[in-house]
Amino acid sequence: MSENRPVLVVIGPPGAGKSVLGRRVAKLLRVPFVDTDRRIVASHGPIATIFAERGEEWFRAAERIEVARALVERAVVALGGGAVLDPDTQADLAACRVVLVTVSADAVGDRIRGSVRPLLENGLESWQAIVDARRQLYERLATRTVDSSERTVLSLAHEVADWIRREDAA
Ligand SMILES: Nc1ncnc2c1ncn2[C@@H]1O[C@H](COP(=O)(O)OP(=O)(O)O)[C@@H](O)[C@H]1O
Ligand SMILES: O=C(O)C1=C[C@@H](OP(=O)(O)O)[C@@H](O)[C@H](O)C1
Ligand SMILES: [Mg+2]
Repeated sequence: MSENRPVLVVIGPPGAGKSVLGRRVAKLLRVPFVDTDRRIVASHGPIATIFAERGEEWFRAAERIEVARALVERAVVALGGGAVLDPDTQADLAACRVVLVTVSADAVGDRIRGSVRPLLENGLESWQAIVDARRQLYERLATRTVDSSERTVLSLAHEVADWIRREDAA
């Protein structure tokens, strides 16, 4: 992996655990961590407000700008679940090491319940529809897949960090 590429990009459905896993892997590898959603919030305010006031299309355009910036940083980068819908992001990810985090509907229920998440207003039903629509895309872009349903963040993070260390030593 070249210097102007991420150490790792984390993709997957909302609530899979991309943000918490990415942060932990970055810590283990002692590299910076970037969460593109956090950068969008820092620049434009809460994501739910952006969706409500400017719409999804505006959000996706702002998201693409932050993703393009992040994908030339030597960091662990966690994307928002829908960032992979952008064709330019799909092309960029072809040159990156990408981990897909999956989660079962059973396990994600508790994680998304009560949180304000655009596109998930109908709870588990809308979550399942999003996952079904994106599954093939996620799988096509992933170098490796981990399932977070019955694993702690720490155990997943060690598995992913060990994989990266092994690859980079080879
Ligand atoms: N492996 C896991 N086990 C249990 N809870 C988890 C796990 N990974 C994430 N969570 C919880 O699920 C919620 C969503 O995690 P987050 O990292 O924000 O997901 P994403 O970025 O994929 O939407 C958080 O409350 C987080 O603490
Ligand atoms: O899947 C999606 O379309 C979205 C996922 C969210 O991020 P997380 O996947 O980190 O929850 C956030 O970017 C936005 O609410 C849209
Ligand atoms: Mg996230």
